[in-house]
Amino acid sequence: MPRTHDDATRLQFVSPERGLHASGVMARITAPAWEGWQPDGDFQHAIRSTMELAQQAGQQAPIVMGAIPFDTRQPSCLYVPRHYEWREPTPLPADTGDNASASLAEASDIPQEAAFKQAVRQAIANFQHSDIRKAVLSRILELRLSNAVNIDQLLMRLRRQNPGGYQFRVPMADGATLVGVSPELLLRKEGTAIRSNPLAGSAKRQADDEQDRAMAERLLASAKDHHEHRLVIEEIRQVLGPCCTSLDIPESPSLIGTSALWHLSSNLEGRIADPATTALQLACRLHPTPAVCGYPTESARKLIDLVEPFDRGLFTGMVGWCDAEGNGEWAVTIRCGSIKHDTIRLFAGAGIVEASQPDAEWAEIQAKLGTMLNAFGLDASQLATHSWCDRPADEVVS
Ligand SMILES: C=C(O[C@H]1C=CC=C(C(=O)O)[C@@H]1O)C(=O)O
Repeated sequence: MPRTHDDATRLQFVSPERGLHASGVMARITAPAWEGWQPDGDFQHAIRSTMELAQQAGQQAPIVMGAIPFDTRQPSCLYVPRHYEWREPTPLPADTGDNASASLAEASDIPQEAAFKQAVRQAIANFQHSDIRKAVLSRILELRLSNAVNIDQLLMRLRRQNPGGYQFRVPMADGATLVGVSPELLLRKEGTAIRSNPLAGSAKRQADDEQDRAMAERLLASAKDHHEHRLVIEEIRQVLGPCCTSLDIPESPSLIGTSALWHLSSNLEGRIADPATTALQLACRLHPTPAVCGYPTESARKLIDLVEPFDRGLFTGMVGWCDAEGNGEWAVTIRCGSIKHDTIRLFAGAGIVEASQPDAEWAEIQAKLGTMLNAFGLDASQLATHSWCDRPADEVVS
């Protein structure tokens, strides 16, 4: 791949097995991924025709990579890059601590702590009057730094925090860059083999080894977290089951750890019945899973619209790549942020079920924000924030 210094057209998606590094834009695809699993729908038509154009222009094996928003009625942020290459994972260089500390000028929460907790209570109250069993509520932390961000260094520090995760970098339509390291695989397809690794149910890592082990054991024994996790798995079973000749789902979840959190994790593997179905079609069929939206999906989505005072945009959408053969890998767009000049928007959410405690859910999203904050050399407890906008959340969704 030719070297380029044009950060605005650099894309990256690095999984534990291999890294896809791209630069230059041959084509952009903004068609919304609404009903993106339909082979004859507008979205798949846009993907196919752009790939064909790239082939006619001389690319032998074009790929599509980028991000799709949480709300698939919004424009996609996908690219057919001009150049790309696959790289084997390289050992991480030692952390010299260079430029690890960002200098913070301003921080704002959307919503603030009290409003978030009120939204959690409101969601739980909604559960009594509706069919909703789970809703994922989230928060944006907006930071202004007094020094510029080096995205390459940031990505390196993110990888250090979760070498088993999916690291990504995608240029956004507004000139910002989406950067993060997701621990959650929505869907991978290679030939007819598929894999999905949904996560739901979380606990903060502890500095002390014994306390950390106790925390992990508590998570593995938590009925509330198992319920939260089961809602995700059952939905995925319903969606993928009919598309597969085989689908192996573990009877119970296991633990997966990042440097900031423990999660309940299920590794699903299967064989797809129709080999022509692409990774992107399957990912669109799954999205949004109850790990980022809720259960049932449509009612949870309405509740989120009501109580979340911001537009998620690309957060909790999907990020990854797909080739012309239909192979591909899509991660859930979490543990991430958007970076534009000195302004950074970080995102974190938590699954709310009837047994959720507002204080614990706030602590959980603080811990989730820790992944990005640590990469900037910032500490959540040091941030004095103020609210930009709070909206009352007192209606009932049915
Ligand atoms: C929505 C997020 O996490 C999801 C993924 C893993 C565990 C989750 C949880 O325990 O609530 C969330 O469903 C986030 O990190 O912003």
